[in-house]
Amino acid sequence: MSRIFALIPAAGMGKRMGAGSNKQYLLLDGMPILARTVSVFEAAPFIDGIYLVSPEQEIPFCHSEVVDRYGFSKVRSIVPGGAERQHSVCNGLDAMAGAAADDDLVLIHDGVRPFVSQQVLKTAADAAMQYGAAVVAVPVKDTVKVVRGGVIAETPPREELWLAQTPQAFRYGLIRDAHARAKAEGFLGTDDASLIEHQGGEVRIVTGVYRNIKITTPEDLVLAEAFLKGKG
Ligand SMILES: Nc1ccn([C@@H]2O[C@H](COP(=O)(O)OP(=O)(O)OP(=O)(O)O)[C@@H](O)[C@H]2O)c(=O)n1
Ligand SMILES: C[C@](O)(CO)[C@H](O)COP(=O)(O)O
Repeated sequence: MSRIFALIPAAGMGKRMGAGSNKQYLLLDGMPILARTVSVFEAAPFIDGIYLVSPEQEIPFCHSEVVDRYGFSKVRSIVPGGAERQHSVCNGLDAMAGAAADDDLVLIHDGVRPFVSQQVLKTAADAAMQYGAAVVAVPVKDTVKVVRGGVIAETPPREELWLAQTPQAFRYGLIRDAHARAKAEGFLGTDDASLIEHQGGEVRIVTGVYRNIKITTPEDLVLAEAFLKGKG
């Protein structure tokens, strides 16, 4: 029976948020964004363990203000991050090596997507169990233009365009090897699925929800507060 782990990269600097402190610790209705995200995985009965990735100097803070403060018993380790998201995820996968078998699943999820639901976690895990690699995504709502030199070069057919979110779920051995190969070849992607695509592998899309936003810029905080009020 495969076990299911969560790997949550939270080692970014939040430059686009411009908050002067790391955005993963900004409070949403009194609770840090990262703690909200971890709480969804902690509550999922099928998640066996959680690995967090944090800037090295913030690991003690992450321990006290997230893991201990909210009593997250499934967190197994807080791993130091790297310069890019891909490096942070790679460090997390390396740290799991002693615990995860090749056939186990890992759900990789941005620490700053706190509105992911139990249903979405389950859908992603089920798809990865069946196909080996699955990404949660939503269809684009707008018309997308490819622009070169300030001029529209192309208008791709909208029905082919999806916005990749997280979780992105994989067999542990598959994504570990894809990260190792990307590192060896100097390939840098903005998500984990692109590393499988880069080596010619197939990744399934599962339909997510628009509400699963990545908190990136100040407008996203307004949206996040509105989601929380709506819930209340
Ligand atoms: N070196 C990095 C960069 C990003 N992340 C994490 O990857 C997720 C998605 O990244 P993003 O929203 O781009 O966060 P930042 O890199 O912090 O944002 P920015 O690019 O604005 O600095 C976040 O949970 C972030 O903490 C990470 O673990 N390590
Ligand atoms: C993984 C991701 O959240 C999928 O949308 C995204 O690619 C992260 O990108 P960023 O460059 O770290 O914002």
